[in-house]
Amino acid sequence: MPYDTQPQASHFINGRYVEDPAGAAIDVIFPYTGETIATVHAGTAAIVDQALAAAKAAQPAWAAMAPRERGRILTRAAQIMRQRNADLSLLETMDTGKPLQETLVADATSGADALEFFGGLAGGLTGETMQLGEDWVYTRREPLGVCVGIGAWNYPTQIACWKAAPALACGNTMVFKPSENTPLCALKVAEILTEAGLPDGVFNVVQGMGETGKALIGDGRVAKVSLTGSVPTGRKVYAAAAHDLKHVTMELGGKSPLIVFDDSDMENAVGGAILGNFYSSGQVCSNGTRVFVHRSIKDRFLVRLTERLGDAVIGDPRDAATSFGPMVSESQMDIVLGYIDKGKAEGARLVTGGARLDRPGFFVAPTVFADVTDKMTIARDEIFGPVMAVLDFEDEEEVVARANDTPFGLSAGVFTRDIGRAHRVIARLEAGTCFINSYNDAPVEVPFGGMKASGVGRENAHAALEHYSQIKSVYVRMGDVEAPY
Ligand SMILES: NC(=O)C1=CN([C@@H]2O[C@H](COP(=O)(O)OP(=O)(O)OC[C@H]3O[C@@H](n4cnc5c(N)ncnc54)[C@H](O)[C@@H]3O)[C@@H](O)[C@H]2O)C=CC1
Repeated sequence: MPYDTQPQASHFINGRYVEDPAGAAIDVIFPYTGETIATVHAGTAAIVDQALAAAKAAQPAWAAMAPRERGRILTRAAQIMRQRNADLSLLETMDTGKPLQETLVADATSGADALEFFGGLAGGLTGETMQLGEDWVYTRREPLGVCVGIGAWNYPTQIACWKAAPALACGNTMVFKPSENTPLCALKVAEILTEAGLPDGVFNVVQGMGETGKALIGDGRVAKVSLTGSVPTGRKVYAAAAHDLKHVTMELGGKSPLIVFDDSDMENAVGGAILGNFYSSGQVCSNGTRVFVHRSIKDRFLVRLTERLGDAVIGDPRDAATSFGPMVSESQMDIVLGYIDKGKAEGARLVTGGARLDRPGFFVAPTVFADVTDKMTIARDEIFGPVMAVLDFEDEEEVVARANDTPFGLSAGVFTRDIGRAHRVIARLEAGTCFINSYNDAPVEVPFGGMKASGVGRENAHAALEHYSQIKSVYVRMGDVEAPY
């Protein structure tokens, strides 16, 4: 039985659905038809207070629970999430417009992976001991307290779980605010965690826009903020968190380079460029949207790319055959179309696409520009849509310098059959999440995050535990204290 698109209520606080109709109404639009499929209300000051109070009250007992027991609850939630993957994926598709083909494998499944992974690690959270002569020191890995998670709209379930799983494993509690564009699936994550035995108040969901996010992060009860969003929002959130010296994780935007050398396997390189530009209609932070192709193979690359893009099945994202869906919203579509116009105006050569598709819904055709130069707007700004910029290069030294010439540093990819060159080039690229002969793989075992303006901290892997816990060191003197007086 698929889920209703209209949730029982807007927020999930202290183990139950909560409504406050005084909050501004937020319509949830199905991007394929433009229809309103649900309406939720933004969290009012009272809702924000209720959620933070619940998270604060629940935290000591949650932290005191045996870590293995905390982990067992997360693992149970992962199992429920997998059992309901079909329904969760359909809801995610309705919320985001992403094809079911994608949501079935990359959203609730990735969320379940994170819950399972950190559920498994919880029991192994340990400190260190050090012997210093007769004296010794031990360290305790302690939770931070109440964490606030703030999400973007491209991977709502995944983002909620990537933040909640390590936070909860470490003994923190969380208030999560989904993107106002995609508010539905985080509520399901909360429902499932509760069903799995999570104590009330440990994971709460509050809807709202930037203002609600601001109210959450400005509150003195909050110890840490983890944001997935754009760089401009990241600057504001980081600055607000700095006031009380709160911990932060910032997963922000990018304009990542994907370098295709002349000895690459052409089919794999084209496949990588497709995955790194058109998956989720290009709404992926780590996308390799500056595709540097060696001049000697550029024409062949563009021919093959265009042929393969012709095989994209564009249509109803609920249809299992569809491989390319609409943008999340009309406004995001308009932003992307604006960038396409800039590309044309600044003299890039349009190879394919370049317009809105003549059909209902927020569809932008898969678009490729060639002969793009480093200074063009489409080579500098994050577009967050299905727009690939192909740039030519001649040699390794030049392409490394140009690839690094950006304030962003989220991802980078290299295609080459020369394994020595692959490692050498990757070592010189200023990016946190890199790929050799592949693109955009994001298993939970691997640290994910950016360098430079693309972020602070890492999600997933053991690395995430460092960002949701703090170390207390305890010096133990075995002999007498020798004071000078
Ligand atoms: N590095 C990563 O892991 C990822 C990064 N992104 C980035 O996210 C962006 C697209 O997502 P959007 O939702 O448009 O980003 P956005 O930056 O507009 O919003 C992100 C979230 O922040 C909230 N927010 C906005 N202003 C705020 C404020 N002053 N205080 C607190 N919260 C505030 C929004 O309501 C939303 O929930 C892209 O730039 C993309 O690259 C997206 C996915 C993954």
